[in-house]
Amino acid sequence: MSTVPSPATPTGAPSAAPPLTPSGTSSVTPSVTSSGESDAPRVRVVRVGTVELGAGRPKVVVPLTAADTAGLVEEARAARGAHPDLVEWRVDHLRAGLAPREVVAAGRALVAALEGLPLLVTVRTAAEGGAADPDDTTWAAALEAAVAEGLADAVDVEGARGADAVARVVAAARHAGVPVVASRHEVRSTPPQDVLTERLLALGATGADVLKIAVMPQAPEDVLALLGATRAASLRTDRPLVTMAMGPLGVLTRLGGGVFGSCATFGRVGRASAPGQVAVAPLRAALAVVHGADDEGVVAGADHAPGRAR
Ligand SMILES: O=C1C[C@@](O)(C(=O)O)C[C@@H](O)[C@@H]1O
Repeated sequence: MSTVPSPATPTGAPSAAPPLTPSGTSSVTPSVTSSGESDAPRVRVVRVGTVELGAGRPKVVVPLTAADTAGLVEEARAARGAHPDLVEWRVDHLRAGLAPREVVAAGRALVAALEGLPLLVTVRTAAEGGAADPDDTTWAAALEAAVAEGLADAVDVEGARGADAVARVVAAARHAGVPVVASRHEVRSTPPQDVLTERLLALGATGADVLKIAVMPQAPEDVLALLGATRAASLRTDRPLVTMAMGPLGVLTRLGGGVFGSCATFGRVGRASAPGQVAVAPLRAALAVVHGADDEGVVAGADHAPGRAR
């Protein structure tokens, strides 16, 4: 792989990132002004399995929400057929519960069925829109088990969990060399842009490699706040960001969030894991319109679209 791309490097170009450091991160210049000058910190690219977050066009993540092992294996097969970049396992949907033994048993079968597709492991709690309501110890133990067992290529850590539980999972991930995605979900509303920007950046205090925030917009202005916060945060951190507004109003953030600095977008194969997720095929088509097709290396309007190169 080459070293730091020039500001003119198109978002759609594959393999635009420099070599990764042993910790799995590297830097690319994420953003250019219309005059061609960089105006943002260099993004620390994060490797999740074979995928680089923070380099090239936004990556497509397909969530799996089956309640048992057979269903997960079935969903994994369907997901593979849609060729996403990553798969997310929403462990909170597991009917057998979050005991490490159950998580590891289902996770092993899932990983085998994924045949190398990188896996983000998430236990989304009820307070953040998830299907389970574990205490912090149970939540952390489930994630620790998945990481220690080598099932996760990345792990989602909710920044709002207790500090001890968060630290436990982050330490386990560090020990295993697995990147951490710190997340926060505003499931009922959307805070003002400045508040959102600070909340997104505050997730960095967990030590996470990637910072993620989702909001529930009630008006078009909320969608603008989410996109504005994404851009503002991208100018202040070197961490790759993942942001989205949920529900019908937020769909355009899933299609065009990359322009503002979001490095991944969740698309569904079958069941959605959150409101507003678009099916993978039209999502890919939209990303190709916004960022250029994977193999084209062309970015529409690259010369007047700051943030496009993230
Ligand atoms: O954090 C997220 C984002 C998400 O909530 C969405 O809105 O697409 C979907 C969840 O599965 C994932 O964990």
